[in-house]
Amino acid sequence: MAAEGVLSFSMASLVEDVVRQHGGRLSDRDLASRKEEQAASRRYEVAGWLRKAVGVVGAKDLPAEPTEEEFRIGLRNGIVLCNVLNKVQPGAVPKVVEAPADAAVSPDGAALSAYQYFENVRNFLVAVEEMGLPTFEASDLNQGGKSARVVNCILALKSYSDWKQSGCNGSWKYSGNSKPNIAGKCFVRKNSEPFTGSLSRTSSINEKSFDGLSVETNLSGEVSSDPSEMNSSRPLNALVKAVLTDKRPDEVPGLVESMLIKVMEEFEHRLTRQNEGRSTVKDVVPFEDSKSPPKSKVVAGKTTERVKKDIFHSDASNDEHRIKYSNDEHRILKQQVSLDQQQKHIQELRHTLNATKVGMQFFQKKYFEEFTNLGQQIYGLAHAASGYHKVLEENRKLYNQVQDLKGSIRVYCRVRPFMPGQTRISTVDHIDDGSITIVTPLKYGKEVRRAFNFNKAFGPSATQAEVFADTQPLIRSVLDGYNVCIFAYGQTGSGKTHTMTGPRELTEETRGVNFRALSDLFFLSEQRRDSFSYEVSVQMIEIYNEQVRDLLATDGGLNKRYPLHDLTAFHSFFRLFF
Ligand SMILES: Nc1ncnc2c1ncn2[C@@H]1O[C@H](COP(=O)(O)OP(=O)(O)OP(=O)(O)O)[C@@H](O)[C@H]1O
Repeated sequence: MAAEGVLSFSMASLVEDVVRQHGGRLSDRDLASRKEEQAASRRYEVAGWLRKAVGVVGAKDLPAEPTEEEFRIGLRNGIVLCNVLNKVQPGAVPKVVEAPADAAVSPDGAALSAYQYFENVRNFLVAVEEMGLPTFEASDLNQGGKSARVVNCILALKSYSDWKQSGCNGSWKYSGNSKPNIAGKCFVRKNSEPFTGSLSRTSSINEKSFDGLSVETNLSGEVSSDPSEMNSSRPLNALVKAVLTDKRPDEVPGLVESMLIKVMEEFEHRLTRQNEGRSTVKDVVPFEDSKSPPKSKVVAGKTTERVKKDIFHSDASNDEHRIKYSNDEHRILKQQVSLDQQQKHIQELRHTLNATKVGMQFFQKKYFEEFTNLGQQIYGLAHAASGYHKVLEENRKLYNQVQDLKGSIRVYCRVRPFMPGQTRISTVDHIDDGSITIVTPLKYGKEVRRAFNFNKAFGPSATQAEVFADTQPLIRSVLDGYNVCIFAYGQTGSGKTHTMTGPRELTEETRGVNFRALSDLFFLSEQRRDSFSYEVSVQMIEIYNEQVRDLLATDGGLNKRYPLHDLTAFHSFFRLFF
């Protein structure tokens, strides 16, 4: 859009107008041919010197007597110029861009070559300017450019070289037909300058150096030197006319092309600056809009490519400019990569967080359900436990009622076997389950049989376990809170001790009632330990010949005697256990 505004005037009509105005001057052809001869002579001198300086191979594209076109083509890549300058002033151009094989013969015009080799030419011109030599415009090496200024510059360089080779005698002063040097003018264009300013300054250089193209000079009153007027298309129009006013028709196309090249250069320059501004804004956007990193990346990528392209092609760029953009680009890419990684990590963390939340909700729900179930089960268990205690109590009552029904006092009879050496004459006639029949000795020649009933009668072959089986239910009654007394009664040697305790050599099978009863007592109390707590104590005494002795006394009171009136309930041959 900017280009359309700047180039809104009709270049064709302008050229025609200028040609028409200056038609009258075309008659002075002799003067023109003389000028051309002089220019050719100077050009040949320059070509010869350059060929000698860089060698025939180095200057292969520069004939010894070149035409103006050949001269321009031979030098437009700046390689010969830089190499010659480096020979005269070593290190003046640190880096010379070498030409690709096909670049020097590019047939499509100078504009493309100017871009390709602009760096060489620019560096050459900067160095020459720093040396105080007359310079020329880069566009002078393009088609339609002013080769005369190039010739002038190189002749000045030649003069300088000669002065150095002569040992630097005296102060060097170039006295060719050059115009005064443009000292004080900085060739490198400042990027901040507006287009019209740039064009104005360029014209000023032309005016002071060569052909009077200045807009600062009052040319027939059509061109204003007022900078403010240069901003409109009308003064621009006038400027173009002024530039072309005193030019020969055959020079006009070249000049117009040269001007167009400048316009294009400025246009490129402005585009570069605009893109630079855009890239700065777009590069900032991704950091602010964290929700759309992929889109920002593409935008940044495009911008980067464009900046690259602009930097490469911009005629106003220099090394500093390029390094700055390169660094910026590198920094932006690094930040973009870092941002992408952070975005990715944030997405992963969000995903993990959501998954964890869902998991937590699931576990909370599960926990609540299980907690409710557990509560219900505990309630059921508590209810069952309460029922169990009721049932247990009921069972206890029923159990002991059964024991009562069996008889609160039970009497058992046990007949011991014969001892070794005893006469085997028994008075026991018959033993039934609950009775025993005794045959008394003959009295008056007549046998007497008498039967006795018991809860149970045990014969000589009855084992200890069989005898204890009928007593065992009473042990449980003890733990249910009932008082129980088991004792053995009989004459000496009838087997009381054997029944209640067991023989001298005790085994599992021969243990008597009291061992078995105590064993059951501890077993049942252990079974009920969760519901009841029991205390068990044992006392063992002997009553013999009206004497009561504590059989478990350990303090020497083995023969401790108890008052007899406390033991009236016991007979001397009873063994008391509970
Ligand atoms: N059922 C039995 N089987 C085998 N041997 C027995 C049996 N009963 C008793 N005896 C034996 O008979 C003997 C006398 O028994 P025991 O000492 O138990 O009688 P006791 O009634 O305790 O006598 P005391 O009143 O004099 O103490 C012992 O040698 C004992 O081993």
